[in-house]
Amino acid sequence: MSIYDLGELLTHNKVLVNHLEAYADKLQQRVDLIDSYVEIMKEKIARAQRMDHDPPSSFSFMRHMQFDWPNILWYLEQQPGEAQATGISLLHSDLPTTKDLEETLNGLWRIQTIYNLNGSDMAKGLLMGVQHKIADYMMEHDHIVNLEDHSLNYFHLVRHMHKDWAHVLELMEQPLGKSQLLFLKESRPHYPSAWDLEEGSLGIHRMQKTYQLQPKDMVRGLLDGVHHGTRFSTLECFTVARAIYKKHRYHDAVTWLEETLSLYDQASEQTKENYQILGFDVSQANNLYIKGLMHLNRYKDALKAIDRDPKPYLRRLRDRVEMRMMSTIDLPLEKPNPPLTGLQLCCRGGCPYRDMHRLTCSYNTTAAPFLRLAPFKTELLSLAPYMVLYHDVITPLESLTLKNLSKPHMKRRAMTFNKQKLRPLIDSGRTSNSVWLTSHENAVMERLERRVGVMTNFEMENSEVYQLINYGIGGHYKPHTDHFETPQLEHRGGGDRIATVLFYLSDVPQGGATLFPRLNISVQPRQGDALLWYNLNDRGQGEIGTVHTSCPIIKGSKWALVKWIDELSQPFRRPCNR
Ligand SMILES: O=C(O)CCC(=O)C(=O)O
Ligand SMILES: [Fe+2]
Repeated sequence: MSIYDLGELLTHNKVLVNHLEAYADKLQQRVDLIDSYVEIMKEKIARAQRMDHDPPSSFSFMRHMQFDWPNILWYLEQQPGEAQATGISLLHSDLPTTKDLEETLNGLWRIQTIYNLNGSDMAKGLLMGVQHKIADYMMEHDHIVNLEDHSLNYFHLVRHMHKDWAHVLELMEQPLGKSQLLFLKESRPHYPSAWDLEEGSLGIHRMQKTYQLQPKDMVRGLLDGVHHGTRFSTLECFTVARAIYKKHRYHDAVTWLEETLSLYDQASEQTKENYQILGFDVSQANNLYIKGLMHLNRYKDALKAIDRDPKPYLRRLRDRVEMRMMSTIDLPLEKPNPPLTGLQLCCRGGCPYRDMHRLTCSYNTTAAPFLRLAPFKTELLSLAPYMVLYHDVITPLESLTLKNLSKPHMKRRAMTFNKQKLRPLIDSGRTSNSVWLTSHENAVMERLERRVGVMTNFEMENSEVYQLINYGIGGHYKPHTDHFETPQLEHRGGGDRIATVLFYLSDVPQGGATLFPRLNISVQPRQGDALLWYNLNDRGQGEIGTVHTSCPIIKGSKWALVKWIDELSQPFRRPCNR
């Protein structure tokens, strides 16, 4: 480029300014989007705080942190105006060089000496309009366009295009929000994982099946007759649908997909735009819906769904559907409608409870001297197997202390003993997270250990450690007994588990009962209560009547502390008749 041609410099400069304007526009768009996104988040947080652990909110957060954040992060990492910055740096090699600058400076110096001009007037002229801020620079542009063809103006432009543009470019190349991005990236590992999300989705499905709920009610926040006032969004519905589909439960997946598509249709344009940023394309839902319909032999419905979506890859599915239609009779598969299991009935509160469900209530004042001051409130639930419910045996503060101390150490998934592999393994039948605690862990545990000794009259010496458990969304524990079977016992020093004490560290407002289906006994967790039952009869044999389960949670988070008491330390406390 000729630095002696003012017109050429001006044209070049104009191109640069166009890039800068586009850059400023992109920044503004990004700011607007982030603003609207922050509003949505604030609303979500406020809603969740009002709702206190209702399942749609918990699930919504889990899904949001697992799925949306990577998209948001990706989006934030895209530097706005990256293309424009590249454009400027490409042009940059063509702009006036330091040598050009020196040359015009020498020219000016020659003019000054030849015409004997005043140095300070010239300096003023030279500095005119030299500003680094982008906004000022753009305002100045109009002025530059009208420059007259004289030496000061040549110099003005040469200096400006050589020096200032380099700074502007540097400014544009600075990664935006670097430290915030770093923070987001570092926090990622602590967000819910894909696995957590799948667990949550299947928990929602379990809740649906156990309590016989309809997705159309669930998405409105109506759960087993209780209105929770929160809703599922399109994205949340889709996440649940996809997890169910992966488990080949096509009937249920299709129902959730119908809800997904209907919610999407009702969403505003702004929401749909946000969904795009969050990586959701409604065709993904349509695609899965069509495939789900095909699994159910609902070919006509599949064709209708294909016709609604213009995406070419969905159109291509049409051939497959038509082929199948010709080779199979279009007889939609009926939804299998299995009768409710006893467990489903019981978890729903429809269990035919024994009339004498609560046998007696009493104050135990004698087991230890201090009980005269603070007797145990004891409710006898069953004589054989022996089972009692103690009320208010662990204080809210003790519960809170244990929960807070354990939270950082909770392991994903408590395990169960696998009979084939002969070792403890993760099991979809037990979805709680857990941590082992010893009685020496802290002052609360030491106190509890003494309390359990007094409550049960068992010897606590050498007895098993405690397990603190927490069930999440739809969390459950399948029916099981706590006593062991022979292969397990061979690995155990303390013998079988003679009794179990289950402390409830939190209330569970809906769902989550501990249920003994063979005894028709169901206990709703209430902070402060503890359930004690004997797993072995007085001949030391396992009592099959103690089969128990933890029903899926509907609302709340269930925290409990389990103590299994070993048999071999108890010969003087509970001699067995074997
Ligand atoms: O959480 C419950 O209600 C039961 C827990 C249980 O059965 C166990 O941990 O063995
Ligand atoms: Fe158990």
